Order: sequence, then C-alpha cells, then structure tokens
Amino acid sequence: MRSTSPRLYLRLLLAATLPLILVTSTLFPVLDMHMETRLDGVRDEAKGILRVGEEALVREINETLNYALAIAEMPTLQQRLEGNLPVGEGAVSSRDPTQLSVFLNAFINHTPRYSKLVLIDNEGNEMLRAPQDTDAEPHLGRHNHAHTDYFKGASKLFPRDIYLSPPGRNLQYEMASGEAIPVVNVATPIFNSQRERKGVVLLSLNWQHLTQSLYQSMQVNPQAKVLLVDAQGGWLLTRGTHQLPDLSFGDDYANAAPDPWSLLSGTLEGDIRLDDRMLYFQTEDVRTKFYNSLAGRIFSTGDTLPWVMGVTLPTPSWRSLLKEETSVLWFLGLLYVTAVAFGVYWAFSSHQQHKLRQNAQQQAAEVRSLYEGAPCGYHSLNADGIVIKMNRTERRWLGFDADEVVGQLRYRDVISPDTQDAFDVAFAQVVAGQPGEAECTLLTRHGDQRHVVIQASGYRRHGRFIYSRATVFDLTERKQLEEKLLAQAMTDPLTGVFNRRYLQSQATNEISRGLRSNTPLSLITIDIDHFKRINDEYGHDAGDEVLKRLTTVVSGLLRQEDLLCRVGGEEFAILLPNTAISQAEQIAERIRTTIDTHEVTIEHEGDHQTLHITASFGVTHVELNETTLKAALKRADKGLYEAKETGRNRIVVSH
Ligand SMILES: Nc1nc2c(ncn2[C@@H]2O[C@H](COP(=O)(O)OP(=O)(O)OP(=O)(O)O)[C@@H](O)[C@H]2O)c(=O)[nH]1
Repeated sequence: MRSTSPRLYLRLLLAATLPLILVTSTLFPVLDMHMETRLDGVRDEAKGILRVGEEALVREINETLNYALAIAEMPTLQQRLEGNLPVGEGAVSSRDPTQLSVFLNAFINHTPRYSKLVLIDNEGNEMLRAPQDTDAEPHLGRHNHAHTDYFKGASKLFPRDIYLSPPGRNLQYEMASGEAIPVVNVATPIFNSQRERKGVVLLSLNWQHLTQSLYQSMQVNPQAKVLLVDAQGGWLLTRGTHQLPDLSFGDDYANAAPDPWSLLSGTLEGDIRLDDRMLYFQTEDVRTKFYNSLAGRIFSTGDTLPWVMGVTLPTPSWRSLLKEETSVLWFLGLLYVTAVAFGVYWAFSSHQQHKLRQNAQQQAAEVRSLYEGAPCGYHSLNADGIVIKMNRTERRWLGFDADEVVGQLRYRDVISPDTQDAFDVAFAQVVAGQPGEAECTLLTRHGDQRHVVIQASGYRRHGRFIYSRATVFDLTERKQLEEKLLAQAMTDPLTGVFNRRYLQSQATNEISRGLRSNTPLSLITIDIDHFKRINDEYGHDAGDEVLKRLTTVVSGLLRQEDLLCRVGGEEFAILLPNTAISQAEQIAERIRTTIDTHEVTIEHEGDHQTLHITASFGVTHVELNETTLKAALKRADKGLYEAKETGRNRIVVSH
C-alpha cells in the first residue's frame, strides 16, 4: 500500500494534466488559425484604409501639380512676365491691380489647400503674389527667391516638369492668420510660346489641410491611427500615433520609436505588431506615384522621399477571441472534462489492474515456492522422456542443478535398471492418456539410491500428449519403517533373535534353496531344563537374563547362515541350511556341552548368584518336499520331549 498510493496519485495527476496538454495542443492550432484569420481581416482592413489614404494623398498632390502646370501655361501670366520689368525694390506684386492678380487672388482664396501662389521671374524676383495680403516670408530678402530650393530646382526644369520641395524636416512654414502653418512648395518653370524660359510659378500646399483630409479619409474605422513619416523618420502629421500621442510635425519618429522604424525604413510594404495593434505600412513616393496629372517629371532635393505611410488598427486578443467563440469555449471545457473523466477512469482501472497483477504475481511466487520446496519431487517430461521442468527437491535428491536437467536429462537414465521396466510401462500409460504409477529406484549423482513412487498424468492439447506432470514420493523412509516394523514383527524383543513367525517364513525360502542346490536342511529345538525353578527361585528378571545369556552363547556357536529363533517361552529352534542331520547332532552336542559347562551369574537380592543351566535338544532333518516347517518342528519336538523324558541335558535325534 505504501508504494501503490503515490503511484495512484501520480496517475491521477497525469489524468488531469495530460488531457489538458493534449486538448490544448490539439485545439491551439485551430484557435491559432482563427486568430490568424482575424489578423488577416485586420490586415485587409488596414490595407483598405491605407489605400484610401494613399488616394487622398496622391489626389491632393496631383491636383496641386495640375494647378501649378495650368497656371504656368496661362498666356496672361507669360505676358505678364514678358511685358513688365522685374519688380524693383519695394515694388511688391501684391499691389498689382491687374485682372490677373484679381483672378489669382480669387483662386487662392477659394482653394484652401493652397496657402499662396507666387510668380517669379528668371532672376528670382517676385512678380506677383496671391493672396495679396500674405506677408512675404521673413527669410526672403527683398522678395527675391533666387536662393530658394524651389527656384533653383524649377529654373533648370523643362516645361511641365515639377519641382517638389522636400517636406518633412524641411517643411517650410509661413504665417497665415497669425499662425505658422507648414507648407510644401511646388514649383514649375514658365515658358513663352517661343519656348523661352520666363520664370517660375510657385504654389504652396497647405500641409495642415492635406493631413486633415488624410485623417478624414482614413478614419473609416474610428480606431484606425494614421502614420506618415519621411525617409529620415521625420513625423509628417499633426497628430501622434497610438503609442506616441504627443508627436507633432517634424518630430523625430525614428528616434522615438526605433524598433518599428528599423522595420519600416527597410521594407517597401508590410505589417508589424505593435503591442495590441497592427501597423500596416507602405512607402509612398510622390515623385513617381502620380496619375491623372499633366506633369512631366517630378524632381525634388534632399533625402526625405519616399515617405512611409501607414495605419494601425487594434488586433484581436485571445480573450476577445474566446469571448466571441463561446461555443468553442464550451466545446473545450466539455472535451477537457470528458478527457479528465476518462483519465481518472484509466488511473483507477490501471491501479486496480496493477493490484490484481501484483496479487497474481504473489500467488504465482507462492505456488512456485510450494512447487520448488515441496517435500516431494515434481517433474515434467516431454514425449521423449526429457526433463522440461523439475523442482528443487527432486534436483537435490538427484544432485543436479537446474541447467543440468532441463532439456538435458533423460529421466529414464536416473532410474535403476531393475526398475526401468516399471517406469517405461507407467510412462507409456501417461503418454497414452492414462494416469501412470511406478515404484522405482532413483540413482543419484553421488551413487546413492532412493526408492520412490512416481505418480504421473499427461497434459494434452487437441488430443495430443504435450508433457507429463509427475509427483515423486520418496519411499526410503517408508521402506526403512516397513523394514523396521517387519524386523520388529520377526524378532523376539527380549533376546533379539528371530521369532517363530520369521522361522516359518524363512523356512520356505531355505527349503526351496536346499531343493535347488540339493543340500540338506536340519533343525534343532532347544528347551532349557527346569526353567520354572529359576523363575521361581530368583525371579522373572533373572529368568529373562538367563534367556538372554543363553541366546548369546548359542549365537556364538553358529554359522552366519544358521537361523536361531526363539519359538516359545524357554524354547529355541535352529534352522541349519546345508547341514546333514548327523552334523546337526554334532552342533547340538557342542551347544549342549557349552551350556552345561557355562555358568550364568545373576544378581539376586544384592548378591551375585552363579547358576548352572542345562538344556535338552531335539534334532531332525527337514524334508525338502515339505513346503513348511510344521512336520520338522513336530519331529524335533518329539525328540526334545523324549530328551526331557529320559533325563534332560541330552540330545535325541528324530528321523
Ligand atoms: N523368566 C521367564 N520365564 C518364562 C518365560 N517364558 C516362559 N517362562 C517360564 O518358563 C517356565 C516353563 O516351565 P515348564 O514348561 O513347566 O518347564 P520347566 O520348568 O522348564 O521344566 P522342564 O521343561 O520340564 O524341564 C514357566 O514357569 C514359564 O512361566 C520368559 O520369557 N521369561
């Protein structure tokens, strides 16, 4: 339990976090695509607004160019320049009362995009000015424009070519109604009908008016913010950006916003993300981008062209996207909850499975331990009798390691030759589908023998024998016990010699052996004389002692193959294989003499008593055609009886 709980917690944690990661990683690209689509929409809208602004800008500039050209080609204007001497010192054109002057004044007054119109001769002298009440620029000494950029620029141009003074930081200011307004000067040369250069006409474009019309045209979306910067990063509008609201004309946008500027200045067209806004921009070069214009070529000086024009619009945030896509949110939530539910189910079920697996493993280990350490042997054999499995107990009996038996050992080879037949029969039964059992002797690696009984059955699949499963019980102890019990059953507990039952069982063997070898078999019966007296005089224990001593003495006089048995209380019998009756008589005599001369010392009432014992004997032969010892015993007893009757301590042979 100590190790499974953290495992469960870990699984639950995984169940909660993995779905989140999976769902997010699956749906993020979809939402991201949504976001991209929105951004594309914003980009398209910005492009559209920029297009409108660009048209307004180009229109304003083009109209100015066209007006400048139209004025330059007015015959009266050319005549004015040809027919009059240049205006001298103090003789300003604003006081010219001619019809031309009236016309031009009216034109300027009714077109607010222009702040002034100036007619300049070839020497730079101002010939005419409209409106008349416009003060001459303070930097123009004596109304001479000879040193101005527009005069110098336009003086070299061909007909219909235009000079555009560089706006931006070079914006020129002039006073109008007491305030300094920025202007952009547009100048074009004036030629007469003989194509002689006669002077220059200057038209000043009120930049404030232009930017105003830009704002009006571009603020289709009230959230749109306009950007117009010259090539040096000079700010060209009256209002600032969303991020830099304090910017005003001529300010250094490049310095104030270096990051966007580095991108703006290096690319012709594109978009940039500025925090929560998108800036769409493109370069505008009014020198080349003109249409519906009568102008030839357009020139300018300085390095402030082209301008960069742009518009910023707010970009959608993730929050706003999700707010709009509530169905997606619901779907996400549902998906996540379902995934977590599945995850939790998985965590619990796999935890349960883990526990079951652990239990199964534990049980398997227990079964394996029981199999290996069982007090009996287990083994499995394939159809060829090769060991495919054997438990530790049986391996230990045989003295082999696992790798020496599995797939290596033919089980029949460890069975003693005399029990191999029994094994073969039982194994054949098992292979045939019957249970088989055989008592065999196993030959161990160390040369020992082990008596076992093997009980086996076969494992079959689709009616085919696959392998046998055998239980091997060790019979050694049982055999020993049996032998012990048998020995006990056949032995006289007092004297340790065999009893009557054993004598009778062995007699059959000895009779048949004698028959086979054609050798005689004799029998002696012995009965201690007056044994009752010993009991009576010295006690039963003393009698027992006498019986034991006598047995020892008699045993010492016999051969290995002779069989001494106690057949009654104080009566003994000796079966003598390969012994003729005459030899048996001699043996009986030797025993009788030994007993007679052998004194037995016993303890009686604290004293040592020496007893003289004698015994009587009956001797007979065993007929080899008899199957039991019954008749021989009877004959011997007859002789014994006779010996008793005739005085004891004697031998009587009965034939
Ligand atoms: N101490 C002892 N006495 C036994 C045992 N078995 C039998 N006896 C005794 O042996 C005696 C046999 O006596 P009897 O059959 O009358 O014969 P006997 O006294 O030996 O006299 P004879 O055979 O005629 O010489 C009995 O008193 C039995 O009680 C025994 O295992 N131990």
